Amino acid sequence: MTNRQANVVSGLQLWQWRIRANQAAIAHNIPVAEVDWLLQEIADLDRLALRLESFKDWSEVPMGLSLDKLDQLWQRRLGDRLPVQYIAGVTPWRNFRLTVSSAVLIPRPETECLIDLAVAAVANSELAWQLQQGHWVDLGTGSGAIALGLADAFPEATIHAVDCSLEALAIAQQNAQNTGLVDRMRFYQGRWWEPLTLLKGQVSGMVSNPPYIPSDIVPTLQPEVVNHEPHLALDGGVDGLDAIRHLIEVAPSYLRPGGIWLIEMMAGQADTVQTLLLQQGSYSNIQIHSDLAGIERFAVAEIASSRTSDTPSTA
Ligand SMILES: C[S@@+](CC[C@H](N)C(=O)[O-])C[C@H]1O[C@@H](n2cnc3c(N)ncnc32)[C@H](O)[C@@H]1O
Repeated sequence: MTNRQANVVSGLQLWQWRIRANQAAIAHNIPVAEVDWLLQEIADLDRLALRLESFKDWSEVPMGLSLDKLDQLWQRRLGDRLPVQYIAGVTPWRNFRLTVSSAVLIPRPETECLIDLAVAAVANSELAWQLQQGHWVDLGTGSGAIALGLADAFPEATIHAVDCSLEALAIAQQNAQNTGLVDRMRFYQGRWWEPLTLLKGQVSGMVSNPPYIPSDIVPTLQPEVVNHEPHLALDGGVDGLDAIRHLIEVAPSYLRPGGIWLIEMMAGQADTVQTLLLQQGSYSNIQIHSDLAGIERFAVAEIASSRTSDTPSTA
C-alpha cells in the first residue's frame, strides 16, 4: 500500500463512491461490510466516521491509493472475485495486522486456534519449562502467521519458519519485521523439514497448516480461493494427505522426546490422521480438536519418550 498522504480525495467524492460500492456489493452477493473494512484500511477513516458519515464534509481524506485505483480494484472484487484482503494488502490475524499478497494464503480465523492448542499442549506437558524455551517450527509458513503467533506465545523460544515459496518467505519476513518479533525468528526456503537438519532431535514443537485439499476438490472451491490463492498452499494430492503423511513420518527424527506435533486438517480427515499417527509408532497422547464450527480440524500428539504409541482420544 502506498503512502496515504500521496493521495487525497474529497470527502464528498469518497462518500459517493461508498454508496455505489455498497449497492454493487449487494448486487454481487458480496458482504457489504467489506466496503467499510476496505475504507478503514486504505483511508484515514475510523468506524465512527463511517457510521456517522461525518467524512462527507471533509475537504480532504488521505488515502493509500487514488480513488481511480481503488475503484479498479473494487471492480476486480466484483467481477473476478479478487479477495478484499488482497486489495487492502493486509488482513487481521490474532493480534497482528499481516501483510498479504497473492503469493500467500490469506490466514484464516480457524488457524488462530493452532496457537492456543500449542500453548495448551505445552501447559499440559511435564516438560513445559523446557518446551516453551526451545526450538519451534512452522512448516509451510506462508504469510508467517503461525510462526508469529508462536513467537508471541512463547517469548523465550526460537521460531524456525519454512516454506518452499521464496515469494511467501519474503512476505513472512516483512511481517516479522513489522511486528518486532524478528530477532527470535529464522526463515528457510525448502521442503518441509529439509532445511532444518541441524535441529534433528532437538525441536520442542512442530506446527503446520499444510495444503490438505484433495486435488479434484481444488477446482470446485469458491472463486476467491481457486482463482486467486496459491494452489501450492491448497493442493494436498489425491486424498489431500500427501503433506500430512510426510509430516507424520519425518517429524519423529526432528522432535525431542515429549515434543509437540500439531497440524490443521480438513473436515473428514481426522480418523485417517489419527490412524496414521498411531501406526507410525512414535506418537503418544494423540488428540483431535474441533474448530468453533464443530469441525474436527486439528490433530495434536507428542513424541513418546519410549517411542511407543498410545491409545487415541477425542477432545
Ligand atoms: C495452507 S498454506 C498455510 C500458510 C500459513 N501457514 C497459514 O496458515 O496461513 C500452506 C503453505 O505450505 C507451503 N508449502 C507447500 N508445499 C510445501 C513444501 N513441500 N515444503 C514447504 N512448504 C510448502 C505453501 O507455499 C503454503 O505457504
